[in-house]
Parts: sequence; structure tokens; C-alpha cells
Amino acid sequence: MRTPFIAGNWKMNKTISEGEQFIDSLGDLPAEDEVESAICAPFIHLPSLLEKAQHLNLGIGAENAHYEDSGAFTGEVSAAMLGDLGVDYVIIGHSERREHFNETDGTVNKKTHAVLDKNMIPIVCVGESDAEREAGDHASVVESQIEKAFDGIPAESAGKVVVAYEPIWAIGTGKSATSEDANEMCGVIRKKVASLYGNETAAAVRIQYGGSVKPANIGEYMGQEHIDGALVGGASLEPEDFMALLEGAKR
Ligand SMILES: O=C[C@H](O)COP(=O)(O)O
Repeated sequence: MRTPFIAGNWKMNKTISEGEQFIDSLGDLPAEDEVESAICAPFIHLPSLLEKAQHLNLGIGAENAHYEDSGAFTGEVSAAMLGDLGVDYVIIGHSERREHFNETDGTVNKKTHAVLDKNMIPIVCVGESDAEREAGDHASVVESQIEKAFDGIPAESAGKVVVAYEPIWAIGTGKSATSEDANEMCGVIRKKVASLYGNETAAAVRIQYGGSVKPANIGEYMGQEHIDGALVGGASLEPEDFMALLEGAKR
């Protein structure tokens, strides 16, 4: 049985002290076997969040990583550095990075390899644009993103990858996908993983939905067969909302 997994993505929000206050304001987090939870934050937050979350059932993640261990890549932070710091998760290929920072399926693949190599869990984001959905291409777009992201990933690592299905038109817009539509696409992703690695790996891979998830709608998504959790932007910024999301994710 897959443990529900809620990950907050703070994006480019909060100062370090605001981040620390967030952790201090969390109540009792659900037990490890009930809900897995994580906060993914800008790089500068990671040391203090890791320290604050040391004794909590709360993983800490980065929002990006470079695939090379080191080198002349001004402004970048490598998966090797994050692994050394003790980071648990890394978001890869978020649509905002694909749109604004030239992230491609090729770099997503290299980053997925690098993050797994450093013993962290990649949260690989996929999802179609409004135009691609309108054209009826949503399933093929996402299947292709999955195939390229997993290229060369060995079977023994593939089951550790978390996939976040985030239709671009639903991110930060308040216009969430219906739980049925989101489930259908998460089912497409699971089937694609099964075609690459077999049913056992496909059953192990956790698939999150992301796009305007909030305490009021998390229950609907969690009631769906193929949705194992959520990657949450806006509603992960307030401790009360984050706690309510964790509560709503319990099965
Ligand atoms: O990574 C999170 C997603 O981009 C969703 O953001 P949102 O919950 O603010 O719509």
C-alpha cells in the first residue's frame, strides 16, 4: 500500500525567519505510516529547515538541482551538494522551471539520475498546457515526458521516484482539475511506468496531483485510485493550511 505523500512547494517565498516560524507553528504531524510530508523550499532555507525538522516527521526538499557534481555553473547548486547537506527530496522539472529557466525533458532526465545517485527522492513534475489539453494531446504529452524522465533509470531505482502530475493550466489559477480528470491522468502515468518497468514498479511509484490543491479539496483527490498525494504551492505557505492538508490526506 502506498503511503499518502503531501509535499509543499514554497516556490520563491518566505525569508529564513519566516520559514523557521512556519516549522515552529506546526502542530503534531501525522505518524510516518499515515502520511509522509515534506516542505520544498529555496536553497537558502535548507540548512535551517533541516535542523528544525530533525525530530519531526517532515522531510525537507529542494526545488531544483544541477546534475553535475561541481564545475563552472555560476548560480547553480548540485545534487551532490544537496545530498551532502542531508536533503531528502528534490523537485525536478516543475513547469515554472520548464517555462522560465529552459528546463527540458533532457535536463529533467539528467537531474533525476543525479538525485537518485545521491540517495535523495526526485519529485518529477509532468503536465500538459491548456492548448495541449484543448487539442486532446494531454495523455501523449505526459506519456512522452514520463518516458524521457525515466530514460536509463534502473528498475531498482524507478519505484523510488515520485511523479507529480501538474496540468499547467491548474497551477496557481484556482482552476483545479476535477478529481476524476486528475485520476485519469495519474492512471495514464501509472500505465506508462508499467509499460517501462512492469506492474510491481508501477504499483510502488507514488503519483501526486498538483494544481490549486487546498484543504477544501484534498479529500476528493485522495479518494481517487491513482492519486497518492499532492504537490501544493499556495496552500503550503500557512502552517494551518499545511496541517489541514496532511489531515485531509489520511486514508
Ligand atoms: O508545485 C506546486 C504547484 O505548482 C501547484 O501550485 P498551486 O498549489 O499554488 O496551484
